[in-house]
Amino acid sequence: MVLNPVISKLAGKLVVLASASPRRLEILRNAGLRFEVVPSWFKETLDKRLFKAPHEYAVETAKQKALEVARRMPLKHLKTPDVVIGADTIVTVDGIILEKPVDKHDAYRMLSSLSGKEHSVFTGVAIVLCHEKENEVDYQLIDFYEETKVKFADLSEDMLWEYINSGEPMCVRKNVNSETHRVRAIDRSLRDVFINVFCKQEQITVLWCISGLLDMLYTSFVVTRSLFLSQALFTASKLRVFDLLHTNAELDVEQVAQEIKASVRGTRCLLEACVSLGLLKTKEKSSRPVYRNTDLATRFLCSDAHFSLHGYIQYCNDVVWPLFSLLESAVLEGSSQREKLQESQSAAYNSQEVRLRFMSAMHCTARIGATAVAVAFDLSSYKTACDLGGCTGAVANELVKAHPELSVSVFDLPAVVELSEHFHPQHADNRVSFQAGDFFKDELPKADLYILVRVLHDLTDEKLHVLLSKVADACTPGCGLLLGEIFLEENRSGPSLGLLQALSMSEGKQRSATEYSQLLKNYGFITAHVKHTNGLLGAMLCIKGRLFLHLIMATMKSLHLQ
Ligand SMILES: C[S@@+](CC[C@H](N)C(=O)[O-])C[C@H]1O[C@@H](n2cnc3c(N)ncnc32)[C@H](O)[C@@H]1O
Repeated sequence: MVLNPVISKLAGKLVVLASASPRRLEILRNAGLRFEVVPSWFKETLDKRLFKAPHEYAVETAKQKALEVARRMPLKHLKTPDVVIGADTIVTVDGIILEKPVDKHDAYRMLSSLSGKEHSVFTGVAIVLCHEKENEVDYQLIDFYEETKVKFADLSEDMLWEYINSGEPMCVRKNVNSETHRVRAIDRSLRDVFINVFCKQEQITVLWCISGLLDMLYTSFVVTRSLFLSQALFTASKLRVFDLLHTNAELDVEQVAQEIKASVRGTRCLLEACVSLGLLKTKEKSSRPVYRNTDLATRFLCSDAHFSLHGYIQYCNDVVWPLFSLLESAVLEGSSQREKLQESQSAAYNSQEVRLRFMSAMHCTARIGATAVAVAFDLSSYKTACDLGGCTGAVANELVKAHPELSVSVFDLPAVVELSEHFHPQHADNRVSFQAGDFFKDELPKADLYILVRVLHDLTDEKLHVLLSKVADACTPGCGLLLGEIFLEENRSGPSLGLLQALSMSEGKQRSATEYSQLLKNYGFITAHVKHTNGLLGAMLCIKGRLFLHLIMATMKSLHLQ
């Protein structure tokens, strides 16, 4: 067996196959490998036109599938795999990738085009090695592909239709079923809905996988319940139920009610709802039920947990939820409702506590979304970077981890920098520093790479102009600009996270990658590379140039680096 020499090295390691394909499963089993199967949720939506050769598309899809599972498992399955294997197979004829047939006629058109001809079947394989240290996971990627040339005999009409009527060519149907099954599995475990709402962009995946009216009705039912779920979660989190049960495991209803200063009846309802959501566990003690946190609550809901979402949940409860309750007025008036809320709560809006809560929300979500931006491109030609509006330094921390030569200065308002030490990790080196200032008024720190993550979408056109003019002035030709934003699809049909977020935005607007590219071009930045990630944020690397020749050379150099 080819794998014999390495099988013993894999003993005790968690090897995961990111595919539900029975054939891949069989191949690995026959090779003597012990593994778990966790099918990837990555949607095969990469733009095929962006790949020079078809196998590059298959390899990239395999990579994204494996990475999606590697990133999801620590959050959802509460365990980090050692090795994740992803694969993707495509069929090409004359260099063109064949899509899955949409119906029988499409299947007939495709299969008859293969009749009597040679075509290629490419399988891209990606192996992700996960290394966990200090609660963070590093990913190392190995990939390759195989090409199999297949020559079809002349296929008779009867043979073609027999095959088509067997349903096998329409593997889309199989996918729909498995997706539907997944949506139902999500409902069975509302814990998963929690993960979907708060941990990643997978809420959108839930919406993506709607197929047909039945699933739509079903999903709206799940989504409606997730509204109730989020309110239960907000309340339990605000009343610090999870912190209380972290320090005092196994309290009964009366004890919890007394500690959180709430009614016994209301507390009982809340605790029982949390048990049903998989956030608390209960057991009988002296014939009374007592409560304790589940692993999920300990990991994500206690305020001092490394992956705590406490700050983000509080922010959603106190700021985002009230904004959404004014949504009807926002739509009727066409303006942000933020000012109205600020008027009624002006004291609270200016308090340090509120600022800290906002920073904590940014910090939690940056930890989830920033890695994809930090690792999107080779930045080895840059030595100094300035993260404009870098808040707690969460993005900067990810950048220095991914790029050992880079030092990052975080530039943010004085009130934010003052509070940033609440979030500083204990760094061995000092490659992340903080500088207070106003990016609309003050001189920007010198750097050869400027970073703008989740900043531009929230600015009016006038403010955008001021900020981008200043960045352009600070950049010498060859300087880079790294952008991290949700990129809308070109026809603005998604992702829904971006479009829903726009409903509560104060001044700016969400854009597609092309729109960002056009905008930055007006300030002398040429887009060198765009990465549509499967996480919260897309990434774009632009190069500043003045002379035409320099622009071309910088762009080519950067393209070559990818
Ligand atoms: C939405 S947050 C994004 C934070 C961070 N880039 C991230 O993605 O986690 C916007 C940041 O821009 C900062 N900011 C807003 N106006 C600013 C200004 N005039 N000068 C400097 N920073 C500013 C805010 O304080 C906040 O930290």
